[in-house]
Amino acid sequence: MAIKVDTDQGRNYDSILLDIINYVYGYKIQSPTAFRNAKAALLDALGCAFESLQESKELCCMIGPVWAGADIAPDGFKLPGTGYQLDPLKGAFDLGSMIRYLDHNDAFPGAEWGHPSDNIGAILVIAISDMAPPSTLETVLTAMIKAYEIQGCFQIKNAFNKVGLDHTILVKIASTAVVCWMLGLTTDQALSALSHAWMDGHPLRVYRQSPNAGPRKGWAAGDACMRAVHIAFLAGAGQPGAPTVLTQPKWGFYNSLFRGQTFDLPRPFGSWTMENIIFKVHTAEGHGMSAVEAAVATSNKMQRRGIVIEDISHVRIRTQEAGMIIINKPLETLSNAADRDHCMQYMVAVCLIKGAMIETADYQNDSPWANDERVETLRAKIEMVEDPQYTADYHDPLVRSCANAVLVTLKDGTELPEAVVDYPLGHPKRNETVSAVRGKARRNLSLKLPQERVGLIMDTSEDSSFLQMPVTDFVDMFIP
Ligand SMILES: C[C@H](C(=O)O)[C@@](O)(CC(=O)O)C(=O)O
Repeated sequence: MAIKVDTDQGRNYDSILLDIINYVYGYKIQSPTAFRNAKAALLDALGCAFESLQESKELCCMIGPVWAGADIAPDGFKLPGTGYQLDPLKGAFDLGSMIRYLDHNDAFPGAEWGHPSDNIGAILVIAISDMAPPSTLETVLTAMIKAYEIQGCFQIKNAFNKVGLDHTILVKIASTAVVCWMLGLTTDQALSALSHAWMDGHPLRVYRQSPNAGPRKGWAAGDACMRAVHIAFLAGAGQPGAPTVLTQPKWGFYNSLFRGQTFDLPRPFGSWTMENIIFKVHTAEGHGMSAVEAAVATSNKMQRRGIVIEDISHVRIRTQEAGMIIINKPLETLSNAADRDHCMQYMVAVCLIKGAMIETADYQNDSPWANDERVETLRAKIEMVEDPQYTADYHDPLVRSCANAVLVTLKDGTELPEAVVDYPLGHPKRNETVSAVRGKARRNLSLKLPQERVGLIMDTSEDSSFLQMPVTDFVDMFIP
């Protein structure tokens, strides 16, 4: 790939910014697997958005125009699942938040964790805005594959969590780059926009961790999408950038926010992330997905043997390091849905008692499980331990498992057979994944659309002409 920046000034940018823009503007995606997954990811994300509208009153209070009377922005973004027509910034915030709100959209592991489909909030809004040339779904899927790739490649080795920053920083970076390309900005303008994205402050991860876990973790992605779109517009309007935004020795990102470390990007950008994306078929934090499967298997075994929950004295979960950092909360008070969906003990306790998979509604404040004494009692008996082999396998590029093992010990000392799941449903190594994700999308879209329309959407997505379809026609199908 040759560097295609327009001016000498452009060539002076930090090399990582040049690599990103060079990739976004110059690389042709040719992987059929990436396109197949991108299609599934788009339907999955829009399904997640509908599910959030249906399940979360909290979210619905944030959606729509910023002030009453601005419900219909002429030619504005038609927000899927609603009757709103919004300006692009609020449209990006709302769609990004809807996709992400219930923690049910696709995820990607690494030294940093994140949800690449968060980027769709920015991509779809720009694809149908009249500021960009008319787009087909090929443009949307290409932008998605590239945004996923930028985010995923950064996640492999760069732990923003270790410096307290939230991983939605990568949504802002990736979305800014692809939105500039979609808008037809010059590469100089795109470099400027990208440098603004890096110097943009960046939210703290504090809202994902106890005791502050809360709904902001659901709208942080929307916020990143909105910032990306805004920054791209500003650069398009002529704002100059900061070429050494990362490396300037005193004031640059590395020194100011990354403890002096530089980024490590072990792979060239291609389409690897989309090819290996992990979908969330069930609603569970990514590092607990295999644990809920193991818990349901254990519970079913207990039922067959006539063992009841009160017989349990102890549960041990072997997990990976990321699981220990993100979702180990044995005793803390869980005060909201976001807090519960980031608690391994809650997820596993509900599955063990229920004998079935935990669902989105089970995390909400008004769920019976949220106030069930049995859940609290069992939660206190669940211990998590890191298995170093699970951690190593999680990071090993050839293994990439996301394993958990659940071991129940009864009060009489009996140990039940340990249930081990290495790859949760939704992982690329599970053959059922893509069809399970399409099934999930069909169910979620049915929450807001009539069956015939859902059928039409699913059939259209299988059609050989799908990539040539105008995005406006596609988005119109999602308006109730
Ligand atoms: C990627 C994670 C998930 O599966 O939900 C994560 O839990 C990671 C994190 O807390 O940083 C998330 O909420 O984004």
